[in-house]
Amino acid sequence: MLRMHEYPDFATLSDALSAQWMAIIQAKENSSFALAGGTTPAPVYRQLDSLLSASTAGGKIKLVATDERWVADADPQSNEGLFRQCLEKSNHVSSQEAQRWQLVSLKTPDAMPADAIPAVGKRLAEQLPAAFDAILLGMGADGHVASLFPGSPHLLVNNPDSLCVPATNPQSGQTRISLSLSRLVNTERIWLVITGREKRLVLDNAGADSLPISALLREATCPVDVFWSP
Ligand SMILES: O=C(O)[C@H](O)[C@@H](O)[C@H](O)[C@H](O)COP(=O)(O)O
Repeated sequence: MLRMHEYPDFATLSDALSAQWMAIIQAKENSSFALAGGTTPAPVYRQLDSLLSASTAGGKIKLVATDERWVADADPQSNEGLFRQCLEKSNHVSSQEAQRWQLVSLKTPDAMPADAIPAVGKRLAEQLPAAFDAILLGMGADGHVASLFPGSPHLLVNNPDSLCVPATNPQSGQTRISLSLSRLVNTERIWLVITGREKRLVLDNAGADSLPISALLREATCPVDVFWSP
């Protein structure tokens, strides 16, 4: 079930989504989320950081990237580096055990993500609950979600045994690791955060297409809430 939520601007979108997100965190002892990287969602992460910093409610939060570029943590391209930066205030406590959230990393020292799949798969299975409370996804104008890009149909098969997959950005050749389609749809909620008319058109046509976003909408068994602003 796809529910469209339209906002006049991104600030209003971020207000609505971060409030929904905070309510889930406050209502649960433990919660878990998968977060997209890219340029769109950062203001939502910063707004959640402010809300978390001003509240003691809610227990431990587990976070994982929906996908990660295979770069050093300090690289500006790193999604995990983006999360640490955006969510810094709310996790800035004196002792490790008191930290509000734990980032389950998709990275390893391996030279290539393909070599990391067994270890990261084991880590995801051991450190995350079977289903997320929510995943926050962006979408490329080519219809990719996470690092499931068009042109890789093998990644659009719902294989429950696969938790993470190696991927390559076809435009840049950048190597990546991504949660698999089956891991992404194992969630209570899907929040798709997109802006602009071009991406809206891609989404509106997704049902008749065979894009990664089409596969996600096909395989989703939970509500898909689209947060859109011009
Ligand atoms: O690592 C990433 O880049 C994201 O996980 C990716 O899937 C992103 O959500 C889309 O590419 C949209 O990116 P923008 O929000 O920058 O348009």
